[in-house]
Amino acid sequence: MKRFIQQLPKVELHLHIEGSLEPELMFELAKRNGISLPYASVEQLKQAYQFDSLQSFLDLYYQGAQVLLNEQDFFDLTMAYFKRCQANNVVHCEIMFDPQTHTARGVDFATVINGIHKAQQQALTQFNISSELIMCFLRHLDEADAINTLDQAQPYKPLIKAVGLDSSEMGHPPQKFERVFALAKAQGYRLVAHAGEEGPAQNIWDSIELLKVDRIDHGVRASDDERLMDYLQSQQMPLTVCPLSNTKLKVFEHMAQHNILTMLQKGICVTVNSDDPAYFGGYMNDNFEAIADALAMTRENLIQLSHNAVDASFASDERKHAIKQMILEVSPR
Ligand SMILES: Nc1ncnc2[nH]cnc12
Ligand SMILES: [Zn+2]
Repeated sequence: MKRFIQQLPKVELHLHIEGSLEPELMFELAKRNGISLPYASVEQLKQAYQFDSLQSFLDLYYQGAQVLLNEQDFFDLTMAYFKRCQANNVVHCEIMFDPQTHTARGVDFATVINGIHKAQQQALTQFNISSELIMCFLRHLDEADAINTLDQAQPYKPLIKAVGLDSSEMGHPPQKFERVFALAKAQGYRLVAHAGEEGPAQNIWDSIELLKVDRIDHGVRASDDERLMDYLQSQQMPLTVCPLSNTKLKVFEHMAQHNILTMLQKGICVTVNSDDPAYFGGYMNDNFEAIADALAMTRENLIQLSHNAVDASFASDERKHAIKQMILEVSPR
């Protein structure tokens, strides 16, 4: 199965670029930028990666992102992720970034997006990996801050496909961002939001009905609400599920308890993603392997997951068609 997973062409739709910052690169960038980290070594840092909730992870994630200062840093970070994509046979990805994490520290919006964009261009020519960018608003900050971020993005609109909503779900429901999502939609952005990761199924309903999202990020708590499960299936509303993230953050205690296969078998458009691979112990192939093993998935299940990700992606119809062909080549049906 490991070999089959490696060969299967994959599409990643839920990846925070700041969450792909490996400890080794974090130390290298800290040194380059004269920033001191509160850890003596890479090993000590890795030992700190033990989480009991989303918030316990987010605290370290925002701390780690502080080593990113210059355009070259964002380029190097993004290029390192694309190299992982190539090694994992990920042929298309949709990368989330959190501008507020950087602009709040005095790093220009332009520095962030230019570094990421240059890496996207290089990945396309060098590796034939296509990609889109999703700008996320931090939900623990207020609406005005999100609207200000949307304004700052205006000159870079052609480089950004969608806006999203991430950070602490508890206490920061979708309603808080109804107006900024309406503004973004009017400007032509596609919309996604984290919902039903730690928070209740109602957050999924509210993201769909109030924010009018095209996809739900995570969404695993949907299984608490049968009517919602039926709705997701009938509308083919995609869920970007992140298995290793869910077990690391104790959304599920063990992978054998994960509900992705149950949702797949119900005909819901679930997809597999790595979320923050540097923190959660694996990239795309690791996530596929973890669920394939724990849930005894078939090759057909895995192929369906890859097809779902193509369908749910914001790639052009032409690109979607090309990727579907690649999947058929390794898995004739
Ligand atoms: N899994 C996650 N949930 C919410 N916000 C995040 N930011 C980065 N990873 C996240
Ligand atoms: Zn996420």
